[in-house]
Amino acid sequence: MRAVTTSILRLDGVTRTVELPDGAALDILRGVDLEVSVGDHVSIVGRSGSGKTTLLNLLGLLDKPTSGSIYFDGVSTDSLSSRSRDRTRGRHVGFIFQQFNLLAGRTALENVVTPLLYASGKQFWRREKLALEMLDRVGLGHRARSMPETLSGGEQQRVAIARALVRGPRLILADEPTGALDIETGATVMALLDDVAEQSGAALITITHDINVAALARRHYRLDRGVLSALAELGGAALGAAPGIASVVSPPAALLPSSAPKELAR
Ligand SMILES: Nc1ncnc2c1ncn2[C@@H]1O[C@H](COP(=O)(O)OP(=O)(O)OP(=O)(O)O)[C@@H](O)[C@H]1O
Repeated sequence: MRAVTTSILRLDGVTRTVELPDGAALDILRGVDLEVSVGDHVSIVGRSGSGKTTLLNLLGLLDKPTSGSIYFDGVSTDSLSSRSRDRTRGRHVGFIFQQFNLLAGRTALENVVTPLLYASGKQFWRREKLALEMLDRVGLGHRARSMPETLSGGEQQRVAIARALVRGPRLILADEPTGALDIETGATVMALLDDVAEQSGAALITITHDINVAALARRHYRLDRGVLSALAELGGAALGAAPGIASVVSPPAALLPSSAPKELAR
């Protein structure tokens, strides 16, 4: 029987090691511990090459750790078949990427419907209604019949958010979600994502090199050469003021989620 828990994802001592062509071992992730629960919003900041993509692939059950364990909804994924992992991912994990990855030549509505084509029962039969409701929630109900190429970058990312959330995932993984947007649009899109994820009771993990984006999360982590550590506060110094990581610039206070720590709004 499944344990009663609010924990959605837990990583215990996770490592990821690859063998290089010369036979040497490269430790990309080392002893990663992380737990995210219902309604959590966690940021992971790291410079280029720190292991962010490798970690994202593990969080999204796309890869398996070399050692350590990953629990999803309190259940170990270590011995799941690749089919079960695919099913868990398809049903419970939503992805949002920098480049939106919308299907060209399909309307916004058709894009949001796509994940529901793999659903069953009510979710499948009511797919168009559910997709329209989701587009409404991101403020784009009136653009349901629009093609992605006729939408602005911010609107395209809102369609991608609707698509990621339409099946009601337990976990949302956002990989540089504002990387292709200007600062103001990025902040608006992040605030929306945070809001919609929280209303859905999903956990949100935002992986980014941008402190402004990370500032919208409620808990913060830094990934440095494969080691993940919790940050007591978010700032350039805490991040080692790495190249490509801006020193602290807080997002506009109006865009912070109501539950964001006050000091981030300064
Ligand atoms: N299969 C692999 N074989 C060899 N080296 C690898 C492999 N996968 C990742 N690496 C190396 O591990 C390190 C971390 O890679 P990863 O792609 O996770 O970094 P990242 O933080 O996502 O970087 P970026 O922000 O530049 O995309 C890099 O130095 C990369 O070259």
